[in-house]
Amino acid sequence: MSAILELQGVKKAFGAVVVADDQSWSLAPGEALGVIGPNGAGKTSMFNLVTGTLRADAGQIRLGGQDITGWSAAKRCRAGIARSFQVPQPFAHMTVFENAYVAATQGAGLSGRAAEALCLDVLDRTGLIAKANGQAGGLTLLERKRLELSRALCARPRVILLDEIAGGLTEHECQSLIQTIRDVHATGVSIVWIEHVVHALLAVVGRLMVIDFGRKIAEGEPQAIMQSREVREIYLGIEADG
Ligand SMILES: Nc1ncnc2c1ncn2[C@@H]1O[C@H](COP(=O)(O)OP(=O)(O)OP(=O)(O)O)[C@@H](O)[C@H]1O
Repeated sequence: MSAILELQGVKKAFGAVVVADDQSWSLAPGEALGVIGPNGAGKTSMFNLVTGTLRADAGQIRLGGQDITGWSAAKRCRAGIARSFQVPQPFAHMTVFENAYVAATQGAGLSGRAAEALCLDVLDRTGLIAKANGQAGGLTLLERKRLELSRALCARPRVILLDEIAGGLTEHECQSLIQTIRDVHATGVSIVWIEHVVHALLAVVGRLMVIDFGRKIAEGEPQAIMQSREVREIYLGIEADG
C-alpha cells in the first residue's frame, strides 16, 4: 500500500547543528510509528519539518503521494497533518470547548453545527467532555495533554504527530492516556509518536524508528529495535563490536 506520509532525503541544519541528515522514511495508512532518540537528536525538528513550521534545506515531503514540501503550515494542516506539542499551551482563558472549536474551524475548516458536533465527539472520545465548559487554564497536566490530543483531532487529521504526550505523567495517568491513544488509532488515523516514555510507545506502535544527530539510525519491529546495538550504544553507552 502506498505511504500516507513520506520523507525523502530531507535535510535541515541550523549552522553547524544538523537536525535532519538525509532523512528518508515513510508511514503506511493506519500505521502507528514510534520515534525515540536522545535529547537534541532532532525529533521535534522533524515534526516541524513535516508540519511546515520549519522549511527543509533539501529533500521532499509527500502526503498521500502529493508533494507538500513547498506548502505552508496552514495548508498542510487543512490537508490532514495535525500535531500535539511537547509543552501544552492551550488558550488558557478560553474554555476546553472553545479551544477545540478553534481547531475545528481553523484546522478542519468547519463552521457552525458541524464544528460543534465534531468538538463534542472528540471531547467525548478523549475523556474531556465533562470539562468542556471549564477554563483550559485550570486543567491538570493529564487533562492538558488530553486537550492537546483533542485539538489535533479536531483538525480532522489523516496523520497525527504526538510529541512526548506521555511526558511528566504518573504511571496511572500514562496508562489511561495510552488507552485513549489506542482508541484514536483504532479509528484508522495514522500516528507518528515521539516519546521518551518507551513503555507507553511500545503499548501502541507497530514499528519503531531511532534518530540520533538528525539521522535515522535504525527502524523496525519495536522489541528488536529496543535490543539492537544502535539503541544499546546510545542509551547504555555500550561500544559497538561490528
Ligand atoms: N530554531 C532553531 N535554531 C537553532 N537551533 C535549533 C533550533 N531548533 C532546534 N535547534 C537545535 O537543534 C537540535 C535538535 O533539537 P530538537 O528539539 O529537534 O531535538 P529533540 O530530539 O526533539 O530533543 P528533545 O528530546 O530534548 O525534545 C538541538 O540542539 C536544538 O538546540
